[in-house]
Amino acid sequence: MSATLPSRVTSASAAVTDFASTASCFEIEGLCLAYDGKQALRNLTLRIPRQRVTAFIGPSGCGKSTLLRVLNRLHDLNEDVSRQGRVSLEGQDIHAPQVDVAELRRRVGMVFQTPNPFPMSIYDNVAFGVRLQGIKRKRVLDEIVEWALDSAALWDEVKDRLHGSAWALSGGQQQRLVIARTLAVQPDVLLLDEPASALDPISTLKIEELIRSLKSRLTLVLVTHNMQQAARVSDYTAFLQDGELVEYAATDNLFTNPRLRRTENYITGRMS
Ligand SMILES: Nc1ncnc2c1ncn2[C@@H]1O[C@H](COP(=O)(O)OP(=O)(O)OP(=O)(O)O)[C@@H](O)[C@H]1O
Repeated sequence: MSATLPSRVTSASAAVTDFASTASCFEIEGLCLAYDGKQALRNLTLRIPRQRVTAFIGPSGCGKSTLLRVLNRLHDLNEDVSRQGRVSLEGQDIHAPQVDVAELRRRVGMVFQTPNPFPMSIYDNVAFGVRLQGIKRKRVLDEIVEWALDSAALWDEVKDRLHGSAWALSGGQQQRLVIARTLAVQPDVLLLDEPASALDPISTLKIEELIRSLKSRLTLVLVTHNMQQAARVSDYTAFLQDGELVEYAATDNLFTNPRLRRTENYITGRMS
């Protein structure tokens, strides 16, 4: 695997990137995916830079969530899905037979649109995955729980109610708890599928601040319908349409100087 992205990368679908020299986290080559024979992703080739925020934008049904789900093999259990092409994480093919899928999903955590805390205490939610890894000592768990809640900008709000129900938290707090639960098992990548779309504006801002703060230690990939959000938080943006990668560029460039008319039409609202 090359350690740096070339200054321009073209894909079969004419996508162009203008990355500076940046190490890759994921490399996706010739990725096609179909649900029951119906094509959802068409020959996608792109790299996702390490320790940056990459946003996927595009009209409803263009394949954003499908692409995100490929990255931690969430389609594995769907027998209707057929896939071709290669996806590598830090140079390793994630679909290779020797890959431990549970370990892949620890390394590549995922947060969904609707917060989904488990029906247990705040503490037990965050400790859940850590306990599954065999860590049982209370002192160690206490440290990890505090670290993860602090990393998710939630510690100060919950430190006096750690053993209260997670379901008693607000929607925005629940989403940050889910992020803390994901961070507790020390992932390398956080996949975020419209993480703020069910939240109020203040909770949304907190999630956006959190995304920006996490990129110093993680690679983040964000699916969003909200172009302002993509512009606020992401370093790179990929625009998809009908399962194709239309344009992929540094976010500032894509929004201020799109290369293609299709991209311009979408970001200026001439196409929904
Ligand atoms: N589990 C599934 N079974 C069959 N078809 C699916 C499934 N999930 C997605 N699709 C189809 O694949 C295409 C891409 O869907 P996907 O959810 O990835 O798009 P999206 O860009 O994330 O859309 P949205 O912005 O509305 O969430 C759509 O045509 C969708 O109907």
